[in-house]
Amino acid sequence: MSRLEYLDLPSAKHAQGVVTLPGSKSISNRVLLLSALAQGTTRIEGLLESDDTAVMLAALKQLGVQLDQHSAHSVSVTGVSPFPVKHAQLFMGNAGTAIRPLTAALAVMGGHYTLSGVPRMHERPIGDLVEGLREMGAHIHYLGQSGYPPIEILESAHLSDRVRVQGSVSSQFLTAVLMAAPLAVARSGRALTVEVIGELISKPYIEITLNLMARYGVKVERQGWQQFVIHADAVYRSPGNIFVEGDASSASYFLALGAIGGGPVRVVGVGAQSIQGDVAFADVVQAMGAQVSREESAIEVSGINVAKGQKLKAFDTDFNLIPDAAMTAAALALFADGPCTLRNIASWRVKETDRIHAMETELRKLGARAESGPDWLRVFPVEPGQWRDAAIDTYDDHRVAMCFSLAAFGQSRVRIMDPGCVSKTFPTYFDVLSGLLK
Ligand SMILES: O=C(O)C1=C[C@@H](OP(=O)(O)O)[C@@H](O)[C@H](O)C1
Ligand SMILES: C=C(OP(=O)(O)O)C(=O)O
Repeated sequence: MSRLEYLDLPSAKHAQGVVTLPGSKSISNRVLLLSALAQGTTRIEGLLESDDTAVMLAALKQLGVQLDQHSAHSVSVTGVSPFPVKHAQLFMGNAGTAIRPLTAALAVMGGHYTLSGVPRMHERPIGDLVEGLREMGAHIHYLGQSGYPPIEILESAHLSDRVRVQGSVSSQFLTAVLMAAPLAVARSGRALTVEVIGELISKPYIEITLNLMARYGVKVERQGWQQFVIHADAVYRSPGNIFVEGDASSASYFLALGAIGGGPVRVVGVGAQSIQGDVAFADVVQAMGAQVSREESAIEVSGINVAKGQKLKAFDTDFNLIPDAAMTAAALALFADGPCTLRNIASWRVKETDRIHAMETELRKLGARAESGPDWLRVFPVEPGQWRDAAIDTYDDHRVAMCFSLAAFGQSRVRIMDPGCVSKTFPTYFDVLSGLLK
């Protein structure tokens, strides 16, 4: 199906309404894999329907896992471990949450598999994970460039009871090893100790992993962020039913719209009880001057109205804990009362695109000044009268497309190129957006 070439943003004066969020990508792909590995059948409700979950579902099906889809957002998964299909070529699109955990699970289970993705996936690092798994005894080869997919997994003989994982490039490598750990102990009969080397980034995603593993019966013993022990009797057991909460990263665009467009904007599906680190984006808009009210599973934001010449407070913030929602903060900087600095975001360079470069380039098109370094970005707000009409390139990055929708509140005409790239995590984003803007 061909994608829309571009979408012209309306000139917005007010943002108001209620949004029911799609399911969390991070939770959806984790519970799909955990359910596939667990004893028993799990009924998953609230599942995200998107490119990233589609590749995980397709891979599990190909691996012989029984999936009964009740609707787009509801599926029953009957676990089987090890997977019955021992040879497969798996296509992982550009989903980090699919390729990394599946690589670890398949390498530990044994079999002969290849995992590949879209061209950008072949530029996204996987070396630290492969290194750790090899040290553990897994056999993995690079089919292209060393350190990157595509990769080939071969049968392994013995697995060790210790593994070290580098945590400074992506937390998904540690997530992958932790999720595969019960399969390793099932094979070796011994507890597995996972040691983190380097400074672990994106820590809240590890909390999601540990929280969900516990829901499937595996409690991990930990020493801070340094060491994790998975006991010899660890086994995944289906929790029966599991509900996927709304996506907190997807919520960030609407919370931001409430902050610049008057509001109130209410997101339903995440709140004070969320297990996702990105709910902390509510604190970011609050610090910038918005009023935030938090309920168990809803957040409401009312703010200034930039269409009336009001401004948000500028920030200088370390965003290492919320790298995805941080992109929304970079877009909010357009409307601040001074330069805004985002620090400790080196991981942006190895995501869907080089996000530091992409944000800097595209924010400039609107009339903003921007500067960057290896792990930081500074954005100067656009002065009144300085807004420029622009066609925003989105680099096949859903978050670039979604966060530039905030420019509907600027003083120029804005075109979003390839808006369909939002299908990675939020296929209906622009329809939902249009329901909020007045
Ligand atoms: O584990 C996860 O679900 C994710 C971890 C983060 O990646 P990094 O750990 O690479 O920062 C995040 O950016 C990604 O969208 C989802
Ligand atoms: C970095 C992201 O995705 P992935 O899970 O592919 O790493 C993202 O969704 O912003």
